[in-house]
Amino acid sequence: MVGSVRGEDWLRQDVNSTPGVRQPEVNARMPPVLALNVGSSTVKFGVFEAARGHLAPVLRGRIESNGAGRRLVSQDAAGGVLSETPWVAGGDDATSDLLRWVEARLAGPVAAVGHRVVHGGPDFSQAVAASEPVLESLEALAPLAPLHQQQGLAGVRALRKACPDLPQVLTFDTAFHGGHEPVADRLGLPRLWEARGLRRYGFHGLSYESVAGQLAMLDPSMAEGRVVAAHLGSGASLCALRNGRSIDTTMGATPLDGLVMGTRCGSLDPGVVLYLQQAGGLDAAGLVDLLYRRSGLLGVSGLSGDMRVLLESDSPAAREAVDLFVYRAAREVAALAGSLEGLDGLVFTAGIGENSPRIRAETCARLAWLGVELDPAANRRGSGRLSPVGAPVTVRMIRTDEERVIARHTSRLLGLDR
Ligand SMILES: Nc1ncnc2c1ncn2[C@@H]1O[C@H](COP(=O)(O)OP(=O)(O)O)[C@@H](O)[C@H]1O
Ligand SMILES: CC(=O)OP(=O)(O)O
Ligand SMILES: [Mg+2]
Repeated sequence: MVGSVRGEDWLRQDVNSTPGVRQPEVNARMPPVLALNVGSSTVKFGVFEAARGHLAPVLRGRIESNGAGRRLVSQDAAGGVLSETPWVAGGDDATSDLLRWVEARLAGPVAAVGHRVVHGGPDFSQAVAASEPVLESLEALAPLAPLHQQQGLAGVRALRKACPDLPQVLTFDTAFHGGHEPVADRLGLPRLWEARGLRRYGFHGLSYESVAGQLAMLDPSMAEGRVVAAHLGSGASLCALRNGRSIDTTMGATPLDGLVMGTRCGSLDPGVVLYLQQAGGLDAAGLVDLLYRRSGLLGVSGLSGDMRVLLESDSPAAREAVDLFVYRAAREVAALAGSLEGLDGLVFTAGIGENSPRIRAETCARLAWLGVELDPAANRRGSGRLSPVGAPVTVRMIRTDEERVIARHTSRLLGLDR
């Protein structure tokens, strides 16, 4: 389904499978599905058993970098930490190593692997089984997502080589935004470029699908209204939801657009790019490096792209980077309230949105004129409704679960959930 999610759909999965996709044999107790979420700063995974329309998590984890190198942290279904181990796998085989690690933990095989693919381009608006033509067409989109596309697809290729019989499904960050009116996605360029697929797509769609589904369960009347969801992580974006559907978003043709991010600049006057090229002497590779890897919080603070480090620092440049992040987030919430023609709700999610009461408070303070208000104690607790009863805009924090959405699309496409 493109662009919308309903509460009951979130808990119950359709048992319909897709014609033409190889259906693994369905046993009484099916081996679980592994969902892989390759992000710009972490690899997250979730293992889910699918049965009779429900998904039950059995294992979760993430590979992340800290000062001492990379480590794999695994968690049980309830979120309790099971293990923390140094992670030294690298290169193309990293995904095969992770699969072997997961299967050793489970003491058994997985039935299928579902992947997050950041860019689906004009051709992929729903989950699809991995195949050579599909991979080739997605690899051609790599210049539109240089921190993500190739990295995610390399894992699919590595597993196809190591385990040729393992079903693999690709799910797309762009798909949830596929129902926009054309005017929301059109760029002000000659139409030739639109015909070549250059338009706004939007990203973090698996996360917004998770948030919209959870919101429909938690607060159906809020979910039916005009809501801005703020995915504030290493990559950051906002999504305007009306009745659970995406109608606009801050990321565009690439995940460089919109908010200021960990290492990405966000929206930039295109004349600046021309200047960097003409007067700064930067070529395409230099621009990618500057705008995707050395800008944003890292570039402005000169210290780090990690919000936790900046919030703990007393450097004035760190404070200025945080101020810029908040200023731009609040400004863009107001812009999306314009797309929605009003604002009934605001939801914070992802690493910063879920864990930083200070960023939530500073962002909401700039939106008081729109009726956004926080209950300070509820904001500190970070659960349930964060706004006072009766406030014009309901504010919530919802933990995103992209891995569950990936597993849901994967098990549905393969008919594993019957
Ligand atoms: N307690 C916290 N306070 C502020 N920022 C936090 C906190 N915990 C995590 N973060 C930030 O969340 C970001 C990572 O978010 P995440 O959604 O996991 O990103 P990604 O999926 O892109 O790897 C980092 O910038 C990190 O500093
Ligand atoms: C699309 C995107 O920016 O993803 P992430 O936040 O995981 O880097
Ligand atoms: Mg992420």
